[in-house]
Amino acid sequence: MRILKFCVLFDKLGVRMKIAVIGLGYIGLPTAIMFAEAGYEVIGFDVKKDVVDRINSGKAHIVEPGIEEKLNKVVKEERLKATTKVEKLRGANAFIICVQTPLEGNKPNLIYLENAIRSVAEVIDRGALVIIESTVPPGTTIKMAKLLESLTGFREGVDFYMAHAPERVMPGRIFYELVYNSRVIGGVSEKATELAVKLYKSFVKGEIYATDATTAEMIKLMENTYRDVNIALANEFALLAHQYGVNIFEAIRIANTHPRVNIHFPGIGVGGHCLPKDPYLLLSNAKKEFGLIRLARKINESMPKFVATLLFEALEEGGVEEREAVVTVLGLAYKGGTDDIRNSPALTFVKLIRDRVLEVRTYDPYVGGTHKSLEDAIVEADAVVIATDHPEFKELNWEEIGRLMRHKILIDGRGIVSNPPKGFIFKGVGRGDV
Ligand SMILES: NC(=O)C1=CN([C@@H]2O[C@H](COP(=O)(O)OP(=O)(O)OC[C@H]3O[C@@H](n4cnc5c(N)ncnc54)[C@H](O)[C@@H]3O)[C@@H](O)[C@H]2O)C=CC1
Ligand SMILES: CC(=O)N[C@@H]1[C@@H](OP(=O)(O)OP(=O)(O)OC[C@H]2O[C@@H](n3ccc(=O)[nH]c3=O)[C@H](O)[C@@H]2O)O[C@H](C(=O)O)[C@@H](O)[C@@H]1O
Repeated sequence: MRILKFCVLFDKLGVRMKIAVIGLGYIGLPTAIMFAEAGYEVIGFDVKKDVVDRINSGKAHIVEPGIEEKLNKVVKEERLKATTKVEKLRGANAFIICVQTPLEGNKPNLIYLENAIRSVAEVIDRGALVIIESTVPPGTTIKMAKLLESLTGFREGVDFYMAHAPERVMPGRIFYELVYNSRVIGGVSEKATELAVKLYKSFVKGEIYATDATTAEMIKLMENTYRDVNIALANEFALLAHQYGVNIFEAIRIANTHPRVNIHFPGIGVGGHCLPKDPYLLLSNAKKEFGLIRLARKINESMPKFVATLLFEALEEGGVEEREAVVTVLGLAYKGGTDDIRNSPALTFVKLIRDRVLEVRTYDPYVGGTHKSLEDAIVEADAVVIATDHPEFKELNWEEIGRLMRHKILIDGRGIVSNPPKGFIFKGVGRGDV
């Protein structure tokens, strides 16, 4: 009878459980901190030396409220250490994999995940639990279990246990949601499910729903695909609002008072590491073409172009020659309150206009490499385009800003200017009423 080396916090010999977190990015680092705060000995592993060095000096390389002091504390108390050396993971009771799973074209690139599994294979002991938190196409966890079996000669459900525990956290609220979100957890074997549920129960206060690995993968992708399709519907409503002369934000606000209606909001596009990718992960092994999911992606991917059309219409109305226009883009991040620019529609928008105007300036208080101040980015500009709903852009004094500008054109790509400022040519996504 194998003694399961696995229980919560301490093993049978009363030795503190060791958790290895592989991939210390937006998900892995907060997850490593959470396990350390829950009392485990945590070793974080990343291939980027600069990331590891920063973490070991108690400095976070990502923007997330509360992360600095939390990280500093667990590093100082030696409950979390980061490394680039796989060997340091040896002896871990559980491996939590949080590496990126990007698309190449519209196909999943799982090389980072496969490399992570190969690292685990080098150091895994019998009885250990392997959790894939990364978002993956249905069937991937089973495939990774087979890969680990082939690399080690072990068998899943006997010598090691593998489960999928997808993340549902919202950047900006990660530490709260890691604890209070309900979660789905699915094992390749039933024993894996049981062990993974026990591990997460040591710090998750939300409901934990147990299922099998492939169902858990599907659930995660369905959640984000639902959101992407819903946003595409809102974007289509916005395009209709321009034809009917309606303020779509007012219309959606009131439509959502219906007890069973939850229309999302239109904008310059859908960015981030997940929504632009997850619908394609869901379809990646699909045998049949799925029209609705792909069409929703196309609608969302077309929104930066629509905002560019609004800009050029406004320049024409203002008598500004495109080639002489100075345009200031406010926001590069994919959404408000974060520094993450992955798949940001703001970047797509900048690419669409930069060869047609004289100069494109960018200002984003969260993202480096942009103008150092709002004023500096706006002085003598002809048009301002809001591309990210950062809280800092919600209370701007447009009268003052207008005084710095050469022409007063404002394009709202994120529906954050409810009353068009006096003296401006104003256009916004979904603002068919102006
Ligand atoms: N960022 C988010 O808010 C959420 C992300 N997810 C999913 O979580 C996964 C991770 O996403 P992020 O944390 O945003 O990615 P990220 O790119 O911020 O972090 C991934 C980290 O893994 C490291 N890495 C890559 N290959 C490695 C290897 N073989 N060994 C060790 N380290 C390796 C990279 O250097 C990087 O630091 C993705 O599958 C994503 O879809 C799910 C929910 C929320
Ligand atoms: C179902 C769901 O809410 N998934 C969340 C989502 O978070 P994510 O960081 O991608 O942010 P998001 O709020 O969905 O926004 C994605 C993009 O969509 C845009 N967006 C969002 C909501 C909306 O009504 N209209 C809109 O245009 C945002 O501006 C952004 O560019 O994806 C995360 C993920 O999987 O990474 C997931 O953990 C989060 O819970």
